[in-house]
Amino acid sequence: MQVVRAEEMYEWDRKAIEAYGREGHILMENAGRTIAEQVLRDFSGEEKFLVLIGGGNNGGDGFVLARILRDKGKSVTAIQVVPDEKIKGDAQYHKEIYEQSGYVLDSLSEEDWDRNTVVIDAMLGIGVDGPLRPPFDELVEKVNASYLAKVSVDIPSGLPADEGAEDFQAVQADITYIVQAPKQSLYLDDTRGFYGEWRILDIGLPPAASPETGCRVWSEEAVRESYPAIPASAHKGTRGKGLVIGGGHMMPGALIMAAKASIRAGAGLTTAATVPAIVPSIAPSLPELMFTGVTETDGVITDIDAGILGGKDGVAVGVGMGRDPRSQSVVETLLTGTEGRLLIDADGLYHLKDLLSSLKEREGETVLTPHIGEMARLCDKEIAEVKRNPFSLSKSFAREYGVSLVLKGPATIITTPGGEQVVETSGNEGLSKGGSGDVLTGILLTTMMQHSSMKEALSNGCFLHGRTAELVIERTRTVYDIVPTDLIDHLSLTFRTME
Ligand SMILES: NC(=O)C1=CN([C@@H]2O[C@H](COP(=O)(O)OP(=O)(O)OC[C@H]3O[C@@H](n4cnc5c(N)ncnc54)[C@H](O)[C@@H]3O)[C@@H](O)[C@H]2O)[C@@H](O)CC1
Ligand SMILES: [K+]
Repeated sequence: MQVVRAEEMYEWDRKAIEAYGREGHILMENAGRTIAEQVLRDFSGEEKFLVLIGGGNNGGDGFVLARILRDKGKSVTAIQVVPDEKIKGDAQYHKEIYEQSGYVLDSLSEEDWDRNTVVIDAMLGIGVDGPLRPPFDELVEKVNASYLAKVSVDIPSGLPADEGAEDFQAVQADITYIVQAPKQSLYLDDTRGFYGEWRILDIGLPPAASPETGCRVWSEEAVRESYPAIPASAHKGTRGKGLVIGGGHMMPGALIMAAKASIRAGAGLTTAATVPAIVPSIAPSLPELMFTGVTETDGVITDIDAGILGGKDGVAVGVGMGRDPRSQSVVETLLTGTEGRLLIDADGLYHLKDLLSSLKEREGETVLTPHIGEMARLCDKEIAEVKRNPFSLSKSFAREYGVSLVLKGPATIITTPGGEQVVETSGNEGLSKGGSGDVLTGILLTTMMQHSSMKEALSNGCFLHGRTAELVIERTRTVYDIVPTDLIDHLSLTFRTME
């Protein structure tokens, strides 16, 4: 499924009408009807609906919805919140059908907020532009202050569809019925909460008319289709020989988690390059792991011998490495001395900041896995700005430096060097703990060695991580007490669903 910006949604709509012979008022009928049917399924009791209808096509959906709810014998108070002259085109067409059906439009009174149980917000859709003008500013406030269940049509009124919005006032919906395709704002930290629960409803826009947005949502189905099966002829040498570099003497845990996750995710052979002092503490609990030395001073990794990189199918650097400036040379050696797939995470990203120009020259495929704070530092932006514009900032960064980027968060955005994007949304708030990123790094090290497409490797790896968190919480833990090592121990829960 594609993630769309408002402009792309309009293009889909326009093409459906102009090239595929779907009349606009038919699309509106389909949208209103599909949403009405879902409303009837979700609110099947004695609800009393207050429908607020705006002046654009979102309001047009509202006229259809109000008519269908009335046809079904529901109690409906329908309010057109703008003057008659604002209602035009397809919305006017459906307003006339509503009225010809013998249904009336009411005037909003204070009692409506007490008498009804559900408010349906069909005031503003993806056409919202700038700060809310009267009467919408006041109505949005009233909706939010009311005790009614709040249902938004397509998007909570006032909320922009696209990333980048700074100041907005919007309905805080309990449920949003999204028309046809998710909009970018569904995946941003500052806007996703306004949608409440949400459902994406197919209103029948022809798929062939859909715009190529270059951004899609990853799904379980995509995972099943693209996760490579293990051939019967497989042996340890064909399942990926990976190297994890990190774990200075103060942070061995990060290295342990990454290495263990890589092993459990199915790597053929995993080697850790770390300071020798921590090896005795790791080795007994991880017998599958091999070790190789590094150059160190006072427990800080100061360099690696490029010889250890030979024959490796993938290298991950940064977990628990520390930010001592003397470690920067490790990242430098990797950027210039390796040609294979290289993943840079955590403290590796910290050191990378001064080495970005060598990144441009690197010939092998490079993956960076920043969280939002690390991304802000990498691209010299404020955290708030990255949060507002994760899609465009990721795209320009990935293109400029020729890297694959995994911008981690509740909705992880994966961007290819060519600018193609995937949104991966599995997981839960239990993942917001130190160590989750290290586990992800280990999983991604394995998936990137086992998939030929880097995009699929990263999307599937993120899924494996997030879906396991969901399944662990269904079975044993809760979002409070789940810890990153639980994910490693339960990867089989997700692998089983893929069989
Ligand atoms: N494929 C599609 O694009 C489809 C879209 N449909 C619906 O149409 C909606 C988009 O319709 P429109 O383009 O008419 O846009 P809207 O319904 O969002 O309304 C735009 C109207 O709101 C007013 N407005 C914009 N910003 C405002 C502000 N800040 N303060 C006060 N008034 C403001 C404008 O004057 C304009 O009249 C979608 O959200 C969806 O609900 C469906 O009917 C069918 C298919
Ligand atoms: K709306």
